[in-house]
Amino acid sequence: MAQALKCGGVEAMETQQENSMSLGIDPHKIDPQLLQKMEYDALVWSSLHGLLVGDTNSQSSGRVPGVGLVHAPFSLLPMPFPENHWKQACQIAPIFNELVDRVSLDGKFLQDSLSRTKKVDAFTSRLLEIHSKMLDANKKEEIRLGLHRSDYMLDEQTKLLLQIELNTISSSFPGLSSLVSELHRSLLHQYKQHLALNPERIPQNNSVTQFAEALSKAWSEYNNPRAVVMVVVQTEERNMKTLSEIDALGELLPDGTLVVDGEAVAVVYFRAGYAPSDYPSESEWRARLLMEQSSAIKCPSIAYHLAGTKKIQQELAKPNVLERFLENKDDIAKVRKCFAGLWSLEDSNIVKDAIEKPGLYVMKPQREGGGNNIYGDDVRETLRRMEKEGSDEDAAYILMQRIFPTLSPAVLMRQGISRKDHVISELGVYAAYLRNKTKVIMNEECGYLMRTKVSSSNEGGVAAGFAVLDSIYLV
Ligand SMILES: Nc1ncnc2c1ncn2[C@@H]1O[C@H](COP(=O)(O)OP(=O)(O)O)[C@@H](O)[C@H]1O
Ligand SMILES: N[C@H](CCC(=O)N[C@@H](CS)C(=O)NCCC(=O)O)C(=O)O
Ligand SMILES: [Mg+2]
Repeated sequence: MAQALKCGGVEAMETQQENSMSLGIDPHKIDPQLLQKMEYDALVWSSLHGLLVGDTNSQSSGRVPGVGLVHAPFSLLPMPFPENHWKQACQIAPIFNELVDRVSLDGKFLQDSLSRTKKVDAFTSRLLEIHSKMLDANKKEEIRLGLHRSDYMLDEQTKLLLQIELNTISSSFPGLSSLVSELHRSLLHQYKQHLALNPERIPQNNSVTQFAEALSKAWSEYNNPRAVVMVVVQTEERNMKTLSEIDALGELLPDGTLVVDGEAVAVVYFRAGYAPSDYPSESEWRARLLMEQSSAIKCPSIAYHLAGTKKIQQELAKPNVLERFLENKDDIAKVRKCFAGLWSLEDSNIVKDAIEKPGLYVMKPQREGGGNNIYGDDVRETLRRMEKEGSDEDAAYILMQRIFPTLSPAVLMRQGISRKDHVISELGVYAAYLRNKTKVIMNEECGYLMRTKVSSSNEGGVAAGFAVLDSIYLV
């Protein structure tokens, strides 16, 4: 009798399957007629179940609801993923939530860690300015909401699950990721005679429901039934607000209530505001400051936002730093176990090694949203240029060990066209944290996002057009 396994709320049925990194079938070797039928059924399923995104080829996309849509890019079959690594990623999710919360409360750590970056990176400097204004005003965020996604790659050589980054702002795709898991379960059911794969090996993925529940619980904690949840988005969206609209329509009442367009705001959920391009003028910065000064629950607060920067990721990897924020020795060990090599550019030995072997490193600015990293020979060129110029620009970057996951065969669907390729994947685990003063109301893993990209592509990023949405098949 199969025994249900609990993993942070995930039900995975235990079977005697050996622990390999393969589905047991090669998607490239499926009979062409059968493959074509599966692809067709997957596209129909996507259309009927809302696995859709705006079609950049259509003028009306993003302007008129329901017009100019296309299926989200997806992998036809789920990616095999070792169950023990899946459990590890689920179980450290609440620990990372607690870590972000503790780091966010240490204003000095945030300011000191980013002090050199502040001098050379105008965007991070503006964020720090807002943060220091809050410190000067002794502003307390008594109710704190984090909707995070911790991204990992499984290093082929060491078999270590290594964290790529921890997103604390605008963690994308909780909605679509749930749908991809359902699509794959549906396909495995429909084609069980041909594939002989067990749909139950695809973990339940309730990311959108759990994130919605966290937002609703935060709204309840704010305890004003007339107040709204406001979603901050990039331009050309409706029913939500852009930063410039908030500047124009927002005001702060004497008791700290944020009122936008005449409505009190309980929760501000940022799905923008993480990139310099979101702040084309002083208006957007005024809006960010206004929200930060208010009693509205920011998701994220400026401190949570800063706690998710790559520089902080690198500082936390330094010896004895985690011990400043976490007490439990097991928790510290679990977190440290998933840290890849992370260094500042002040580490001259590492810079020298990166110039000699640039392919073993990724160089990262303090940016989010994909497409910003430096790879391969460009790492060498950039480091050499900085050395020659002797500027402080190096403080804007971190160096990270490049992780090499196993290559797998996959069939990728984009714009209705299928493409066979060899791919690598990146598992993101969503997690929600809600705290009111000393009471932790939510601290749980909330499903996952599996992104799969052709192995030749350096960057990931579905929105950036490099990766497709995927799910996992526990092996
Ligand atoms: N250490 C690494 N090893 C291999 N690939 C990496 C590494 N760091 C980042 N990447 C690739 O670059 C992409 C973007 O990097 P990330 O740190 O997630 O920046 P962003 O915040 O812009 O998403 C990742 O999705 C992954 O595909
Ligand atoms: N349009 C904005 C996009 C927001 C965004 O890029 N978020 C980053 C973390 S900051 C992210 O999660 N990137 C992984 C998803 C990908 O692969 O494209 C939104 O959806 O709010
Ligand atoms: Mg990322």
